Amino acid sequence: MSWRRLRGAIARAAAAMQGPRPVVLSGPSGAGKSTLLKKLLKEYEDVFGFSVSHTTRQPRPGEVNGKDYHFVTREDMQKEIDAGEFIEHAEFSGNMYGTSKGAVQAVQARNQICVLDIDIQGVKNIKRTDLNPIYIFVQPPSMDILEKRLRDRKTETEESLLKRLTAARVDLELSKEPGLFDLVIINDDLEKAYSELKKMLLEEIKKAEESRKS
Ligand SMILES: Nc1nc2c(ncn2[C@@H]2O[C@H](COP(=O)(O)OP(=O)(O)O)[C@@H](O)[C@H]2O)c(=O)[nH]1
Ligand SMILES: Nc1ncnc2c1ncn2[C@@H]1O[C@H](COP(=O)(O)OP(=O)(O)O)[C@@H](O)[C@H]1O
Repeated sequence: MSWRRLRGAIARAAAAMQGPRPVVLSGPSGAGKSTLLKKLLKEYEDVFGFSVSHTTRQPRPGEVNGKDYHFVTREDMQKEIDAGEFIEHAEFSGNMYGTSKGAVQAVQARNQICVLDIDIQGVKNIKRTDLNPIYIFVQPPSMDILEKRLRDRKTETEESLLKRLTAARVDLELSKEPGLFDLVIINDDLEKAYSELKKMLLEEIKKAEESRKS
């Protein structure tokens, strides 16, 4: 065996021994992150676990406290941040969002692969930690389609919708930074986007299923 092939084999063996990596989904509001995540969590409910973030925004109809988010006041969230309880936090569209250490630990305690849905500031902050996730950017096919999907979702006021579209333009530019994301999925046809996501996560799914058997 050549040195190159041997090195490759060693790297693959080392990666396999390390166990599955967490997964970060990022992308503009309305790109389809939650839709893709829900499909993944439904198909692989034992394999993946969602990192439940904290937010100061109001719950939407149907959202459940402790499941979709931990809905908190700015004051309470700031206290927990000051106490060092958060891995990362960011201000998005006039509200605070953040991943607590407890959110990630809760998923890891269930022996599941932790999936985080965070904005691009969160991505940059997670890069400074030792979480070592796979970074995936979900991109809408165009700004016009993004706007239509956000309007049709009927969750936003005109003001918050405009803020999200402005943030989306910035995020689409920032996402072009080389090496920031391991994969960019263009969410045009949902089934195609979902199969790209699954293909990227196949190795991690296999590792998780193997470790469950043993
Ligand atoms: N940095 C960071 N961003 C988050 C977190 N949780 C959610 N977000 C991001 O906050 C943004 C707004 O989320 P949300 O209000 O649920 O709106 P939606 O993405 O349009 O459904 C999205 O880009 C999320 O990815 C978090 O814990 N940390
Ligand atoms: N591929 C798609 N084609 C058409 N509509 C979609 C597609 N993906 C998501 N949507 C719809 O677009 C809206 C925004 O998706 P959502 O998952 O809430 O985005 P995000 O979590 O990124 O903010 C939702 O109403 C969702 O049903």
